[in-house]
Order: sequence, then structure tokens, then C-alpha cells
Amino acid sequence: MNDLTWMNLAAHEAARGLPYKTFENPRVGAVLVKKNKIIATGYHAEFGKEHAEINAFNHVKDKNQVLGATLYVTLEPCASRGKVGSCAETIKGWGLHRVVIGKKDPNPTNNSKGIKILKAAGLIVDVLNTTEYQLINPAFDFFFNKQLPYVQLKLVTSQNGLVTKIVGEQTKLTDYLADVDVHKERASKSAIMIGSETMLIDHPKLTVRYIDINHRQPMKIVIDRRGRLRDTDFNFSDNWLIYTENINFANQCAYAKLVSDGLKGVLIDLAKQHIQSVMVEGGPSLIYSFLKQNLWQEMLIYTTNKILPEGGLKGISFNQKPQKQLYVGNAVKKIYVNNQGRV
Ligand SMILES: NC(=O)C1=CN([C@@H]2O[C@H](COP(=O)(O)OP(=O)(O)OC[C@H]3O[C@@H](n4cnc5c(N)ncnc54)[C@H](OP(=O)(O)O)[C@@H]3O)[C@@H](O)[C@H]2O)C=CC1
Ligand SMILES: Nc1c(N[C@@H]2O[C@H](COP(=O)(O)O)[C@@H](O)[C@H]2O)[nH]c(=O)[nH]c1=O
Ligand SMILES: [Zn+2]
Repeated sequence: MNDLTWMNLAAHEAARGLPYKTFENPRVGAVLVKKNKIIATGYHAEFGKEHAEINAFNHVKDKNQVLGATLYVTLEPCASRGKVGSCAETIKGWGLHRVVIGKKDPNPTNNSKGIKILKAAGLIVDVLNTTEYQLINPAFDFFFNKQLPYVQLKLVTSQNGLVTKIVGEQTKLTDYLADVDVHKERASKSAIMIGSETMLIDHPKLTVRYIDINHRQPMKIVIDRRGRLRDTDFNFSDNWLIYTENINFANQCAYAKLVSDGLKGVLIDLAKQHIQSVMVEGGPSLIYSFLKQNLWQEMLIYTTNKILPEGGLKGISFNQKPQKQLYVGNAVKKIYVNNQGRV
């Protein structure tokens, strides 16, 4: 077994973390190895809980086994104290011989700093930088590399490509199991975004409620260029943010924010508020705008088994081949990846 094989095992561990549980944290895996044998494995399972390296160490019954061992970890151990304390500072007390790292942490609070701590403690540190575990945290990587939120578009259609039965109304298309999947997607995002027309017609909740979560609810964002929400009686609270170009609305509503440079300006502003990822849940007009301006990284289309009469609101036409497709409840979920819009 060589470094790459052990690191692949650590990457498999990382993939045991579920994005709807790790939330804004990266999925990370770790393997402790001594004399070509595994001592323990671990992964980061939940936002705010122990990191992968610590979990691996906690799985070792006789801690003497760790003396002189090698730690394989997919991401550079954190340097900052964060929510659980610095892993690099903890690791240096274990008596390891060597630490092998999949890639450096793109988060500037940790970048190269974890490696520095380990090296200063006399450990041998190697960074492999191979590609297979670069793709495991697309939103985390995109946010820290581009200083913009990762944009995931999502639309639900009938089998014949419509998003509503009647223009100007809402139509529920997904069944319970598909909703659970949608809510897992929501739970992994910092924010959910919709267009003003969807807000006015659907009055959506935009919460995660089909699954339990132990982290915060995503922020709710409405794009309301003209300020059509100005004279409505929506009960906005701190978790809502409305981007508008209507100065009167922005002055009058505590939750409305003036933005003048379009969707890109919105994304830049969200990044400043540490919004790492956004799920744009429609409607089709807003989704088209993100596609046209190439401001997206991933798109989910759930095509349900329902057939709606012609005359309803049309979804989008999109010719790219999906990277993946799977069945969830009454829908086929197609996942599209924008190769020109990634890191
Ligand atoms: N099946 C599904 O998955 C979904 C269905 N729906 C349904 O879709 C319908 C609403 O969808 P739709 O009519 O497409 O409207 P949207 O919800 O997409 O809202 C449209 C508004 O968004 C704003 N907007 C769009 N593009 C831009 C841009 N480039 N820059 C700034 N603002 C922009 C505009 O505001 P302004 O006019 O002020 O400029 C526009 O009027 C509803 O019936 C709803 O029930 C909605 C979501 C999902
Ligand atoms: N119609 C439709 C969806 N529509 C999207 O979900 C929003 C409703 O969110 P909420 O109020 O939290 O349930 C709605 O405004 C629109 O953005 N989503 C789906 O998963 N399945 C569906 O059939
Ligand atoms: Zn850590």
C-alpha cells in the first residue's frame, strides 16, 4: 500500500459525510496507519462536531498505537480554533511521525497555517494534491477560491416540461420522497433564493422541514428588482433578504437591500455576508437569467411523473447532457454541472 491508496481510503471516509449534515463545513476523511496497517479511520459527520482526524484518533483504544504512525487526511488540518478547536494543535501532541494531506485548505483562516503548525512541531508533512478528492466539496472550494457563493439552480417540472398547471398559480408536483430529497439539498445550502413572481404567487416557506437538522436554517432571498413586494403584507423576519433596485422600497423595508449591478452584484454582496452557497428555486424566469449570465455551477431538474394540460407555465429548455440522473420519489432528478463555471 502506498500514499495514494491510503489517501483513497481517507477519501472514501470523507464521502461518508452527508452534505445536508456537514452544511458549510467540508467533508473530510482520515486514516491512521502504522507499519502498513490501519489503526483507525474517521470522518467529519456533522457541522459543529469533531473533525475527521479527531474522530479517527478517538476510535483508537490503545493510544500508544498512534506513536510513530502516519495520519492520512484529505484536507489540511485546521489551524484556527473554530467551533471545535485547532486540529493541527491537537495532532501535534499525538506522537505521530508523518502527516499526509490530500489538499491544502482554501479557507484563508487555515490555508498553509495547519501545515506550518505541524512542521514546527517536527512532523514530516506531505501534500499529495491529486484530483479525485478535489471534487468532494464543490461549494466550499468554489466559495473560497472565487469569493462568490456556489450557485445551484433547481426546478421541478411535469413530465411534459411545465412548472405550473395554470400561469399565475402554484402547482405542487413532487411527492413526499422527492420533497425529502429537495429538503436535503436545501439543508446543505447557506441560502435559498427565489424571484419576486414566485414570492407573490407561492408565498413559500423556504424552510428545511422534511428532515431534522442541527445547524441553522438557510437564509431566504428574494430578487425583486422593481420592488413589487413593497405594498404587500408579508411578515419578513431576520432570515429574509430582498434585493431590489427600488430605492423607496429599500429605504422603507428593513429587510430590503439596494443593489444596482444585477445578479452578479447580488452574489458579490452575499459572499461578503459569508453566504457560501445558494439554491435558486425558481421560477423559470430567474433560472434563465442565471443560465444566460453563466452565473451557475450546478443545476437540478426534477422531472415528475405528473402530466399537466398544455397552457401552464413552461419550464426551461436546456440541451446539455446531465452528469448524473437518479430516481427520487415520483421524479427523475437530473444533475447538470457547468464546467465553465466551476473552480
Ligand atoms: N415548479 C417549480 O420548480 C417552480 C415553479 N414556480 C412557479 O413559477 C411561477 C413564477 O415564475 P416566473 O414567472 O418565472 O417568475 P420568477 O419567480 O422567476 O420571478 C421573476 C422576477 O424575477 C426577477 N428577475 C428575473 N431575472 C432577473 C435578473 N436577471 N435580474 C434581476 N431580477 C430578475 C424579475 O423581477 P422584476 O420584474 O422586478 O425585474 C422578474 O420579474 C409561479 O407560478 C410559481 O408557482 C416557481 C418556482 C419553482
Ligand atoms: N412546485 C414545487 C416546488 N416549487 C418551489 O418550492 C417553493 C415552495 O417551497 P415551500 O413553501 O418551502 O414548500 C416554491 O415557491 C418554488 O420555489 N418545489 C418542489 O420541490 N416541488 C414542487 O412541486
Ligand atoms: Zn479540524
